Amino acid sequence: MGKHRGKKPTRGGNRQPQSRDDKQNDWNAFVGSDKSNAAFEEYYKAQDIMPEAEWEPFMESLRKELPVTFRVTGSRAHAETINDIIKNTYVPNMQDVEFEGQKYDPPSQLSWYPGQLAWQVDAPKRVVRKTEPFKNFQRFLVGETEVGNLSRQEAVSMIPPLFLDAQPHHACLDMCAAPGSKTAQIIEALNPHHTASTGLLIANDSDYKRTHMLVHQTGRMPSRGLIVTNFDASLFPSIKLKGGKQLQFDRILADVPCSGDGTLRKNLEIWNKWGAADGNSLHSLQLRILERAMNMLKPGGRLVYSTCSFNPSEDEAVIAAALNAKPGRFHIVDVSSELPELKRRPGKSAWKVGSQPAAKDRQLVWYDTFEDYREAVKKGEEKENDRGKGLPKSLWPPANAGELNLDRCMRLLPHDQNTGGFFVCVLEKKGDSTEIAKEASSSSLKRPATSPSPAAESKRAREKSPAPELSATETPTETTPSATPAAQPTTKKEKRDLTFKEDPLSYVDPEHAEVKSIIARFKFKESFQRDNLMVRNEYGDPLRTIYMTNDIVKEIIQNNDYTRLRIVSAGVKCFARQDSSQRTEIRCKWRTPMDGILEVLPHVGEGVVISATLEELRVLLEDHYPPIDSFKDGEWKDTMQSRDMGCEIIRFVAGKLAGGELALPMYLPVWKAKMSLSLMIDKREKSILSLRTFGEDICKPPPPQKDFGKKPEGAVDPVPVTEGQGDAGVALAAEVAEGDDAAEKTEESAMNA
Ligand SMILES: C[S@@+](CC[C@H](N)C(=O)[O-])C[C@H]1O[C@@H](n2cnc3c(N)ncnc32)[C@H](O)[C@@H]1O
Repeated sequence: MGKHRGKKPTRGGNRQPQSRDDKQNDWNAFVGSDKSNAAFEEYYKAQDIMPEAEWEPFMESLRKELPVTFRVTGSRAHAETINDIIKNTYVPNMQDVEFEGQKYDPPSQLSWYPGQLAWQVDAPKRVVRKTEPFKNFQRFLVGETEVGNLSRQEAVSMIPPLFLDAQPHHACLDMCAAPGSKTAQIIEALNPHHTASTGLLIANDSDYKRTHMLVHQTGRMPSRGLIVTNFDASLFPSIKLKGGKQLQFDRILADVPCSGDGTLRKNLEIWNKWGAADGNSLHSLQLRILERAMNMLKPGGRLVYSTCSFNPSEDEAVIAAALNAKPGRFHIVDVSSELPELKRRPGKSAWKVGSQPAAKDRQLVWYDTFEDYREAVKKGEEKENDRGKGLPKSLWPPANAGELNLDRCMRLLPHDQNTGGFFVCVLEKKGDSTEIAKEASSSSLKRPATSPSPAAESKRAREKSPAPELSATETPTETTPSATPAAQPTTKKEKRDLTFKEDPLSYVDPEHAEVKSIIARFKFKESFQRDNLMVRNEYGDPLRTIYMTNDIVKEIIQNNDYTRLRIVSAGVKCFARQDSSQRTEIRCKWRTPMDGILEVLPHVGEGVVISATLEELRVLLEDHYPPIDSFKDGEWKDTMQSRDMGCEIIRFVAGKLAGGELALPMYLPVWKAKMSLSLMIDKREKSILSLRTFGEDICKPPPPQKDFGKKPEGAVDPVPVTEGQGDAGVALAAEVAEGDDAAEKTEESAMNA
C-alpha cells in the first residue's frame, strides 16, 4: 500500500535511460519524434491491459499508419449494390498491384461488420496516390462519400452504434455526437428502408460550431426524426411531451470526450502530448455525462458508453462509479455473442491510479488508494488544481469492483485486427416487465406494424435483465431544468435562453396557400403529413425553406421552448422556395432539394415523377439551361413541353447509355422554365455526378455573372437556401426510395447521385 514513484522515463519505453535532470524542452523533443512516449508505456504496462508478451506487437501496431476504412451506407438493397460494385469492379482490378518492389493487397471486407458492408484498405497513402488501380478506387471513394453512399469511418468507431441496437420506433439520444459518424449510423438504423420512421434521434454536442458539422454530416442521411441540440451533455435538460409527460430514451449513446490515446495511429501529436493527467482530469466529466444518460434512459433501455482511450480512468473507473451511484438499477450487458467475429479484450476489475499532474511532468507517481493520495496532498507532495480539487475517489477501483461484471466491458486493441483503440460498455436499465410494457404503451412513439410488439420487447428485456427493481420515471436532477414550452407557459415562468441565437421553429398552417400550391404541384396523397411542415420563424410563415418532421419531433417542438432546448436543427429540408423573374406565371414556387426528395417521393401522386435516361442527363449536365428543343424527339421532350413551369422530379433509369452508367435508378429535381430546363443541383455536385456517371466532368462552367440577366425565360439557379439553420448546401444525398413490396424494392431502389 502507499505511493510508488514510476521508473525514470526511457526513450521508446525500454530503450536508453534518460536523466531525471534533463531540461523540459529535451523532454518535448524526446517524446513524439519517434512515435514513443515513455510515460505512456510505463502507464499502460502497469495497467496490465494485455499479457506482457503482446506489448511489442501492441506498440508496433500503434506506430503504423492506420488503414483506411469505410462502410457502405443506406438501405439493404442499395448498400448491396454498392458493395457488389466494389467487390466485382474494383477489387479484381487491384489484385496485382506492385509498388517499389512490394505487392499490396486489394481492399478487404471487415469480417465482423454485419452484412460485410465495411471495408479496409491496407495499402499506405503513397501507394494509393501513385498506382493507377488504387487511384481509381480512391476517386470512386471520394465521389461516393460525397454523395453519401459511403462513409469513411475508423473501424472501431463503427462499433458502439452496432451494440446500441436502435430500432425504427426508438427514441434515441447521441449525447456527444459531433462530427456525427455514429449519428449517421443511428439514423440508418432508425430509417432502414428510408420509410418514414416514427423514431427519434437527438444528436447533441456542447460545441456550437461542431453542431453545424453535425447538421452537414446528417444532411447526407436526412431524417424527419432528427433534432440537433447544443448542450453540455451532463446538463442535458428533461424534455416534455404532451400532457407534461417526460421523454425517456430507449437508446442512449455516450461517446464521451476523452484523452484519445486510442487514436495515436492517426493523431500523431498525441505521442508528444500524452500524460496520465489527461485521463484523470476527464474522468469526472465523463462520469457526470454517463450518470445523466442513466437518468434519462427508460427501464429496459440500452445505453452504450464509449471512449477512444485505453485508460481505465476514463473507462472501467467511470463505469464502476456510475453503477455504484445507482446501486442495483443497471447492469453491464454480456454482448459476447453479438458481433462474434470482433476480437475484443475483457474489461478489468483492477487498475492503477497514477498521478502525473501535467503531460510535461516526467514522473508518474502511483497511489494504491485514495487515502494514500490525500495523505500526499496533505504533505504538499501533490498539488490540487486551482479550484482546490484533486483526484476524485471514483478513479480508484471500488471495493465491489469484482462484483460489477466489468469483464463484460470491451477494450479493442490495435494489434488484434489492425485498428485504432476503443473502449465500449453496454449498460441496460433494469425494470420489471410491467414497467417496460407501461413505458412502451405510454410512449408517444408509434410502433410501426413491422416492429416487435411491446410484449415481445418486454420479454426480451426480461430475459436480459435480472431482478426487477425500479420505478418507471426518473425525476430530473436539479441541474437539469426542463425546457418549458413556449406555447403552453407554466405558472412559474421560465426565462428563455437569450444566449441561444438560432431562429425559432414553428409549424405551418396546413391550409396556407403556399402549402396548397405545393400539394397541388406534387399531387400529394393523403399519406403526406401536411400538418408536419416546419419553418424557422415564429409565425409559421413559409418564407424560404420548409422542413418536414415526424410526429415525435413535432410533439417535442410544440411542448418545449426551443431556446431552452437549444435546437440547432430539426427534420428534413423538403421544399425550398425558388425565385424566378417569371414568378407570376409559376403556380408553385417550391422545389424539392436533394435532402428531401426521397422523403416526399413516397407521397407524390401519379404522373408526377417523370422518367428519363442517361441521354437526357448528359444534356442536363453539359448545359446550364438546355432548351427543351435541344433534347431528342420523343416522350421525354413531349412531356416536358406539356408541363407547367416549376419543379419536376425526374427518375433517371439505371443502365448504360450515352457513354455513362448508372447502377441504380436516381431521382433528381429539374426546374422547368418556359423553354428550357435546369438541373437543380449545384456546380460541385454536378461535377461529382458527372464523374460518377460519365467518368469525366462534362459540365460546362456556369455563365459569367454579367450574363445572368440573359437567362432563359423563367430559368432559375439552385441557390442554396439559408433560413435559420445552417444550410448544408444542396447535398447529393445518398438514399433509397423503396416500395412496401419486397420485389418492388429491388427494382425500385433508387440511388440518388
Ligand atoms: C469523441 S467526440 C464524439 C465523436 C462522435 N460521437 C462521432 O462518432 O463522430 C466527443 C465530442 O464530445 C463533445 N463534447 C465535449 N464535451 C462535451 C459535453 N460536456 N457535452 C456534450 N458534448 C461534449 C466534443 O465537442 C466532441 O464533439
